[in-house]
Amino acid sequence: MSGLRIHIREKRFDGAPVLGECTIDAAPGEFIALVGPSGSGKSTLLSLVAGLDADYDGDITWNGAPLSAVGESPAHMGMMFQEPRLMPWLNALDNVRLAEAERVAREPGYQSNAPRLLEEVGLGEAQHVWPNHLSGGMQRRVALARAFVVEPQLLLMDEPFVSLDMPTGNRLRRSLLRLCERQRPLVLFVTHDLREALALADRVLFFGDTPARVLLDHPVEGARGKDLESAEVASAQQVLLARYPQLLSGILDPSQVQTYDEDTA
Ligand SMILES: Nc1ncnc2c1ncn2[C@@H]1O[C@H](COP(=O)(O)OP(=O)(O)OP(=O)(O)O)[C@@H](O)[C@H]1O
Repeated sequence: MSGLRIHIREKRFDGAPVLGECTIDAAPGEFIALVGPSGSGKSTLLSLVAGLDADYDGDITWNGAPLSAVGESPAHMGMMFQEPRLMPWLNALDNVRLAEAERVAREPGYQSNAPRLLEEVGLGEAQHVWPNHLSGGMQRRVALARAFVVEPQLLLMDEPFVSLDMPTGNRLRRSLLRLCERQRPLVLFVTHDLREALALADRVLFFGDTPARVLLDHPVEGARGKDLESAEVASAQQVLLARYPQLLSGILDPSQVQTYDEDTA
Protein backbone atom coordinates (compact mmCIF):
# COMPACT_ATOMS: atom_id res chain seq x y z
CA MET A 1 0.00 0.00 0.00
CA SER A 2 1.12 3.61 -0.41
CA GLY A 3 1.81 5.71 2.67
CA LEU A 4 2.61 4.58 6.17
CA ARG A 5 1.83 1.22 7.73
CA ILE A 6 2.61 0.74 11.39
CA HIS A 7 2.22 -2.76 12.73
CA ILE A 8 3.47 -3.13 16.28
CA ARG A 9 3.22 -6.55 17.84
CA GLU A 10 4.87 -5.43 21.06
CA LYS A 11 7.16 -2.79 22.52
CA ARG A 12 8.68 -3.34 25.95
CA PHE A 13 10.75 -1.18 28.28
CA ASP A 14 12.79 -3.04 30.90
CA GLY A 15 10.73 -6.18 30.26
CA ALA A 16 7.36 -4.48 30.75
CA PRO A 17 5.05 -4.26 27.69
CA VAL A 18 4.24 -0.62 26.87
CA LEU A 19 2.64 -0.98 23.43
CA GLY A 20 0.54 -3.99 22.49
CA GLU A 21 -0.86 -5.17 19.15
CA CYS A 22 -1.40 -2.02 17.09
CA THR A 23 -2.00 -1.50 13.37
CA ILE A 24 -2.24 1.97 11.86
CA ASP A 25 -2.56 2.65 8.13
CA ALA A 26 -2.19 6.26 7.00
CA ALA A 27 -2.34 7.67 3.48
CA PRO A 28 -0.03 10.39 2.10
CA GLY A 29 -1.39 13.82 3.04
CA GLU A 30 -3.45 12.62 6.01
CA PHE A 31 -3.25 14.48 9.32
CA ILE A 32 -3.57 12.06 12.23
CA ALA A 33 -3.66 13.09 15.89
CA LEU A 34 -2.65 10.65 18.63
CA VAL A 35 -4.45 11.27 21.94
CA GLY A 36 -4.35 9.29 25.17
CA PRO A 37 -3.58 9.46 28.86
CA SER A 38 -0.08 10.16 30.09
CA GLY A 39 2.10 7.08 29.74
CA SER A 40 -0.04 5.42 27.06
CA GLY A 41 2.89 5.18 24.67
CA LYS A 42 2.20 8.01 22.20
CA SER A 43 5.75 9.41 22.27
CA THR A 44 7.15 5.89 22.24
CA LEU A 45 5.22 5.16 19.05
CA LEU A 46 6.59 8.33 17.41
CA SER A 47 10.15 7.38 18.34
CA LEU A 48 9.66 3.95 16.74
CA VAL A 49 8.38 5.59 13.54
CA ALA A 50 11.27 8.08 13.63
CA GLY A 51 13.73 5.18 13.84
CA LEU A 52 15.11 6.52 17.13
CA ASP A 53 14.35 3.20 18.83
CA ALA A 54 14.68 -0.03 16.85
CA ASP A 55 14.06 -2.35 19.81
CA TYR A 56 10.49 -3.53 19.17
CA ASP A 57 8.58 -6.41 17.64
CA GLY A 58 6.74 -5.23 14.53
CA ASP A 59 7.10 -3.60 11.11
CA ILE A 60 6.88 0.00 10.05
CA THR A 61 6.81 0.61 6.30
CA TRP A 62 6.54 3.52 3.90
CA ASN A 63 5.09 2.60 0.50
CA GLY A 64 5.79 -1.01 1.44
CA ALA A 65 9.52 -0.52 2.21
CA PRO A 66 10.88 -0.66 5.78
CA LEU A 67 11.08 2.72 7.44
CA SER A 68 13.91 1.49 9.58
CA ALA A 69 16.23 4.30 10.59
CA VAL A 70 16.63 8.03 10.27
CA GLY A 71 19.00 8.67 7.38
CA GLU A 72 18.12 5.44 5.59
CA SER A 73 14.47 6.34 5.45
CA PRO A 74 12.69 6.17 2.08
CA ALA A 75 10.47 9.11 3.16
CA HIS A 76 11.80 12.61 3.79
CA MET A 77 11.03 12.98 7.46
CA GLY A 78 10.48 16.14 9.49
CA MET A 79 10.14 16.35 13.27
CA MET A 80 9.02 18.89 15.83
CA PHE A 81 9.03 18.41 19.59
CA GLN A 82 7.78 20.22 22.72
CA GLU A 83 11.02 22.16 22.95
CA PRO A 84 11.98 24.12 19.82
CA ARG A 85 15.58 22.79 20.16
CA LEU A 86 17.16 25.71 18.29
CA MET A 87 20.93 26.10 18.15
CA PRO A 88 21.60 29.18 20.33
CA TRP A 89 24.69 30.17 18.33
CA LEU A 90 22.79 30.37 15.01
CA ASN A 91 20.26 33.00 13.95
CA ALA A 92 16.73 32.03 12.88
CA LEU A 93 17.66 31.68 9.21
CA ASP A 94 20.71 29.52 9.88
CA ASN A 95 18.72 27.32 12.27
CA VAL A 96 16.31 26.57 9.43
CA ARG A 97 19.11 26.19 6.88
CA LEU A 98 20.77 23.60 9.09
CA ALA A 99 17.97 21.18 8.28
CA GLU A 100 18.74 21.59 4.57
CA ALA A 101 22.43 20.69 4.90
CA GLU A 102 22.04 17.17 3.58
CA ARG A 103 20.04 18.35 0.57
CA VAL A 104 22.54 21.10 -0.19
CA ALA A 105 25.30 18.45 -0.22
CA ARG A 106 23.26 16.06 -2.37
CA GLU A 107 21.80 18.47 -4.95
CA PRO A 108 24.30 20.80 -6.66
CA GLY A 109 22.70 24.22 -7.26
CA TYR A 110 20.02 23.66 -4.61
CA GLN A 111 18.31 26.94 -3.76
CA SER A 112 17.53 27.32 -0.06
CA ASN A 113 13.84 27.35 0.88
CA ALA A 114 14.64 28.73 4.33
CA PRO A 115 13.90 32.45 3.70
CA ARG A 116 10.55 31.60 2.07
CA LEU A 117 9.58 29.26 4.90
CA LEU A 118 10.40 31.93 7.49
CA GLU A 119 8.23 34.40 5.52
CA GLU A 120 5.42 31.86 5.52
CA VAL A 121 5.48 31.46 9.29
CA GLY A 122 5.52 35.26 9.75
CA LEU A 123 9.19 35.68 10.61
CA GLY A 124 10.35 37.39 7.43
CA GLU A 125 11.60 40.34 9.48
CA ALA A 126 13.32 38.21 12.12
CA GLN A 127 15.61 36.04 9.99
CA HIS A 128 18.80 37.39 11.50
CA VAL A 129 17.66 37.38 15.11
CA TRP A 130 19.27 34.99 17.61
CA PRO A 131 17.02 32.50 19.46
CA ASN A 132 17.49 34.14 22.87
CA HIS A 133 15.98 37.34 21.44
CA LEU A 134 12.89 35.51 20.14
CA SER A 135 9.72 34.91 22.20
CA GLY A 136 8.64 31.33 22.93
CA GLY A 137 6.02 31.54 20.17
CA MET A 138 8.56 32.88 17.67
CA GLN A 139 11.00 30.09 18.53
CA ARG A 140 8.26 27.55 17.77
CA ARG A 141 7.71 29.33 14.43
CA VAL A 142 11.38 28.81 13.59
CA ALA A 143 11.03 25.13 14.56
CA LEU A 144 7.94 24.88 12.34
CA ALA A 145 9.80 26.41 9.39
CA ARG A 146 12.69 24.01 10.03
CA ALA A 147 10.33 21.00 10.06
CA PHE A 148 8.86 21.98 6.67
CA VAL A 149 12.02 23.18 4.94
CA VAL A 150 12.93 19.61 3.96
CA GLU A 151 9.47 19.22 2.34
CA PRO A 152 8.79 16.14 4.47
CA GLN A 153 6.56 13.38 3.22
CA LEU A 154 6.19 12.29 6.82
CA LEU A 155 6.07 14.81 9.66
CA LEU A 156 6.24 13.67 13.30
CA MET A 157 5.09 16.23 15.88
CA ASP A 158 5.15 15.61 19.65
CA GLU A 159 3.11 18.28 21.47
CA PRO A 160 4.81 21.07 19.48
CA PHE A 161 2.50 23.86 20.72
CA VAL A 162 2.15 22.85 24.37
CA SER A 163 2.12 25.63 27.01
CA LEU A 164 1.58 28.51 24.57
CA ASP A 165 -1.18 31.03 25.26
CA MET A 166 -4.35 30.49 23.24
CA PRO A 167 -3.91 33.23 20.57
CA THR A 168 -0.26 32.26 19.96
CA GLY A 169 -1.21 28.58 19.76
CA ASN A 170 -4.09 29.33 17.37
CA ARG A 171 -1.77 31.35 15.11
CA LEU A 172 0.76 28.51 15.02
CA ARG A 173 -1.95 25.94 14.29
CA ARG A 174 -3.19 28.08 11.39
CA SER A 175 0.38 28.32 10.05
CA LEU A 176 0.75 24.56 10.37
CA LEU A 177 -2.45 23.86 8.46
CA ARG A 178 -1.47 26.34 5.72
CA LEU A 179 1.90 24.62 5.31
CA CYS A 180 0.19 21.20 5.27
CA GLU A 181 -2.24 22.44 2.63
CA ARG A 182 0.66 23.44 0.39
CA GLN A 183 3.09 20.55 0.98
CA ARG A 184 0.63 17.74 1.89
CA PRO A 185 2.84 15.73 4.28
CA LEU A 186 1.44 12.83 6.24
CA VAL A 187 1.39 14.14 9.82
CA LEU A 188 1.41 12.19 13.09
CA PHE A 189 0.66 14.73 15.83
CA VAL A 190 0.74 13.83 19.54
CA THR A 191 -1.33 16.03 21.85
CA HIS A 192 -2.93 15.89 25.30
CA ASP A 193 -5.54 18.41 24.22
CA LEU A 194 -8.57 16.87 22.54
CA ARG A 195 -9.62 20.28 21.22
CA GLU A 196 -6.27 20.67 19.48
CA ALA A 197 -6.64 17.21 17.92
CA LEU A 198 -10.14 18.06 16.65
CA ALA A 199 -9.00 21.46 15.31
CA LEU A 200 -6.14 19.97 13.30
CA ALA A 201 -6.66 16.36 12.32
CA ASP A 202 -8.55 14.37 9.71
CA ARG A 203 -8.53 11.42 12.13
CA VAL A 204 -7.92 11.11 15.85
CA LEU A 205 -6.51 7.85 17.23
CA PHE A 206 -7.22 7.33 20.93
CA PHE A 207 -4.75 5.24 22.90
CA GLY A 208 -5.32 3.39 26.15
CA ASP A 209 -5.22 0.17 28.13
CA THR A 210 -2.15 -1.74 29.30
CA PRO A 211 -0.21 -2.44 27.17
CA ALA A 212 -1.48 0.45 25.07
CA ARG A 213 -3.30 0.00 21.79
CA VAL A 214 -5.58 2.09 19.56
CA LEU A 215 -8.99 2.10 21.24
CA LEU A 216 -10.77 4.25 18.69
CA ASP A 217 -10.06 5.65 15.22
CA HIS A 218 -12.29 8.71 14.99
CA PRO A 219 -12.80 10.72 11.76
CA VAL A 220 -13.08 14.48 12.38
CA GLU A 221 -15.79 16.50 10.71
CA GLY A 222 -16.61 20.15 11.10
CA ALA A 223 -13.92 21.27 13.55
CA ARG A 224 -10.81 21.14 11.38
CA GLY A 225 -9.12 24.52 10.87
CA LYS A 226 -11.13 26.20 13.64
CA ASP A 227 -9.67 27.92 16.70
CA LEU A 228 -9.58 25.90 19.92
CA GLU A 229 -12.18 28.05 21.66
CA SER A 230 -14.58 27.98 18.66
CA ALA A 231 -18.14 26.64 18.87
CA GLU A 232 -17.32 23.99 16.25
CA VAL A 233 -14.47 22.51 18.32
CA ALA A 234 -16.52 22.68 21.54
CA SER A 235 -19.39 20.88 19.87
CA ALA A 236 -17.18 18.15 18.34
CA GLN A 237 -15.61 17.59 21.76
CA GLN A 238 -18.96 17.50 23.53
CA VAL A 239 -20.45 14.95 21.12
CA LEU A 240 -17.43 12.68 21.42
CA LEU A 241 -17.19 12.80 25.22
CA ALA A 242 -20.95 12.38 25.66
CA ARG A 243 -20.67 9.12 23.74
CA TYR A 244 -17.37 7.94 25.28
CA PRO A 245 -17.16 9.61 28.70
CA GLN A 246 -13.98 7.80 29.80
CA LEU A 247 -12.14 7.93 26.49
CA LEU A 248 -9.54 10.46 27.66
CA SER A 249 -8.77 8.18 30.60
CA GLY A 250 -8.00 5.43 28.11
CA ILE A 251 -11.19 3.45 28.75
CA LEU A 252 -13.70 2.47 26.09
CA ASP A 253 -16.67 0.15 26.16
CA PRO A 254 -16.39 -1.75 22.82
CA SER A 255 -20.18 -2.02 22.47
CA GLN A 256 -20.35 1.79 22.11
CA VAL A 257 -18.05 1.75 19.09
CA GLN A 258 -20.45 -0.39 17.11
CA THR A 259 -23.33 1.92 17.97
CA TYR A 260 -21.29 4.91 16.83
CA ASP A 261 -20.41 3.31 13.47
CA GLU A 262 -24.06 2.45 12.89
CA ASP A 263 -25.09 6.01 13.77
CA THR A 264 -22.67 7.59 11.34
CA ALA A 265 -23.10 5.03 8.52
N1 LIG B 1 13.40 5.20 27.73
C1 LIG B 1 12.49 4.61 28.52
N2 LIG B 1 12.85 3.66 29.42
C2 LIG B 1 11.95 3.06 30.21
N3 LIG B 1 10.63 3.34 30.17
C3 LIG B 1 10.21 4.26 29.30
C4 LIG B 1 11.11 4.95 28.44
N4 LIG B 1 10.40 5.84 27.67
C5 LIG B 1 9.12 5.69 28.04
N5 LIG B 1 8.99 4.76 29.02
C6 LIG B 1 7.74 4.33 29.65
O1 LIG B 1 6.86 3.91 28.61
C7 LIG B 1 5.53 4.33 28.89
C8 LIG B 1 5.00 5.15 27.73
O2 LIG B 1 5.69 6.41 27.73
P1 LIG B 1 5.41 7.51 26.64
O3 LIG B 1 6.30 8.67 26.97
O4 LIG B 1 5.52 6.92 25.30
O5 LIG B 1 3.89 7.85 26.93
P2 LIG B 1 3.06 9.10 26.43
O6 LIG B 1 1.70 8.57 26.10
O7 LIG B 1 3.77 9.82 25.34
O8 LIG B 1 3.02 9.97 27.76
P3 LIG B 1 2.94 11.58 27.92
O9 LIG B 1 1.62 11.97 27.35
O10 LIG B 1 3.00 11.77 29.40
O11 LIG B 1 4.11 12.16 27.20
C9 LIG B 1 5.56 5.05 30.22
O12 LIG B 1 5.21 4.14 31.23
C10 LIG B 1 7.03 5.46 30.35
O13 LIG B 1 7.39 5.53 31.71
